[in-house]
Amino acid sequence: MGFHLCSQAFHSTPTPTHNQFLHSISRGFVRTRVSNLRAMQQEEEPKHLGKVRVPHVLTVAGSDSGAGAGIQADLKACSARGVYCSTVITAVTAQNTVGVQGVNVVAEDFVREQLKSVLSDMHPDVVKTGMLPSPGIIKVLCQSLKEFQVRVASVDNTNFVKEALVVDPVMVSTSGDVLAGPLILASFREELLPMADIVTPNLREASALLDGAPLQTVGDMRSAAKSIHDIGPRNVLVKGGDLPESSDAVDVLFDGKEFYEFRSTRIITSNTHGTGCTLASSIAAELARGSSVLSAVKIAKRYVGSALDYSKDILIGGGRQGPFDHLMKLKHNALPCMRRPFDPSDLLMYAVTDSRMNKRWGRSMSDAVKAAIEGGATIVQLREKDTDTGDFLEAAKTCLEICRRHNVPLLINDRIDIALACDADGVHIGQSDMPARVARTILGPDKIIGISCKTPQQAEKAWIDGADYIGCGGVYPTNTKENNITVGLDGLKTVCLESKLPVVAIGGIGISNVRAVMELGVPSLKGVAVVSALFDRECVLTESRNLLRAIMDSTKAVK
Ligand SMILES: Nc1ncnc2c1ncn2[C@@H]1O[C@H](COP(=O)(O)OP(=O)(O)O)[C@@H](O)[C@H]1O
Ligand SMILES: Cc1ncc(COP(=O)(O)O)c(N)n1
Repeated sequence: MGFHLCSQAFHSTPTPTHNQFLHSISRGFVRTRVSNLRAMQQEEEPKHLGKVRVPHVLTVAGSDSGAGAGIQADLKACSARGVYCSTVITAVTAQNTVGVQGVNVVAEDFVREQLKSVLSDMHPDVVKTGMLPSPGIIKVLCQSLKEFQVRVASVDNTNFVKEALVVDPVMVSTSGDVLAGPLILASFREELLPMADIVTPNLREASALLDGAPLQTVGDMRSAAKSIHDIGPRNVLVKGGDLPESSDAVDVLFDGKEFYEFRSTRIITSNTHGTGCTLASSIAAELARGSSVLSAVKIAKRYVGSALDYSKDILIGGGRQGPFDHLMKLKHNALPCMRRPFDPSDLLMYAVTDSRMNKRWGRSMSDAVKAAIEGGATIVQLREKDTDTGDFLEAAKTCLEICRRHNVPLLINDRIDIALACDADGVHIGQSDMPARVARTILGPDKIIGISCKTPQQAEKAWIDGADYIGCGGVYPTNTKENNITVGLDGLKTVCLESKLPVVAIGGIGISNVRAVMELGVPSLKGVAVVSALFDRECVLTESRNLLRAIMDSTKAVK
């Protein structure tokens, strides 16, 4: 109630100067003339000094309680694209992955009030519309856009790009439930579409706008785009997500002169609820960042395609249309809940590959890894110093499948690119490789990072930089690493006593000396890493079984 009373106190429509100023410092709108920019900087209000304006989309749409579509999809898509999103809610739907159970339309006056709150204060760069459930709400929207001069500035007379209006003419949900009935069609045609910079109907909506014309082919989509363009929007994007028998997901854009076909591989998934809302809001986000319509559509389509791809296997809800993951990052970061976290006891028997040794014994990297794991290796590191990148990646993918089957983490030595490309569990890096702090930034919070350390100082730094474990050595001399200074058992013990991170000992360790290492009995020492003792032998399986037994015996002896 208090909110209603306050609404009278809002300031009046902003002056063009204020609007222009805001646009001038918007990172998205770099098309401003430099001379204009300077003139306006002189008029700058002190409170805006040093502030960066964030590109901003206002979405006017319905709430989806299942959060796959509607306002929730718009918020997630804009956030994923780095754009601020304000929200005016036109309807509250009770909705899930099965369908729409109820729709509660927000009173027109309250839609007007929400619009006033946002438009009088926040000056969005782009307005995007979704579910507009009644002709009355469309009228309120069009009136508010005019009242707050959302579309008054023009490129020609001020050199500012005008605010864009993106209209997603939502009518029926993916589940087939009606969200806005045919009564709104006249308002769309007569009021909203003529104001739109781009309208994004799916096949059914395009057909409804054209009095039921059937749309079966890309050719039909082109004709529909042209006919809808005649209604008044500057650009029409007919979406072909539902095009029958098409192995590609094809969308057709018509800008009044040219047709553009956007094709992407159709992702086989049932998690497509909200694709239309997401496409429109990410087009809006790109426009707010300063893209042209053509590149906004291109980027938005790419974004929807990748998000669908990353989400094809997620399971949310029991219905036929699941939501997808807007905030998909890297595949592995998107699903951290699917991986068990790193456990220091994984370091117990740590197998490190060496391509030269495996070649010598005539076996592939993956065969060697499989045998090591079957014999008891608890973690694997691929250390391939002289393998071509393409071959390394392919071998790493195969090894990863084996490791996943056995629930054994797979790390890549040094090559963060390979670790990311194959979605390995992490990396092991040396003191002269990529700094651990940078590696952590690239790999995100969930990946395992191990660092080679010889001194307590290096161990301390590894801890500060965000590593998960350290590898300490060489404990004994070895020919797998040239010019490697050995630290001996004493050096190992010193580092272990100081290290805040779990330690794995490395360097010349095998069946003959593993007991001496493990019997140091320092709590942070969790295991031994072995190269030649496993891989420079005829039978990796036997060696790894024997070594595990020796490690277990020595840990028992320590207890
Ligand atoms: N299975 C899919 N694989 C890849 N892209 C898809 C898939 N389904 C839809 N799209 C794309 O998602 C966007 C939304 O299209 P569509 O699903 O037809 O909209 P709506 O959700 O409004 O029905 C379009 O760019 C379309 O090409
Ligand atoms: C509130 C709201 N707005 C839009 C859609 C359309 O999305 P979809 O076509 O993916 O069901 C929806 N289902 N709910």
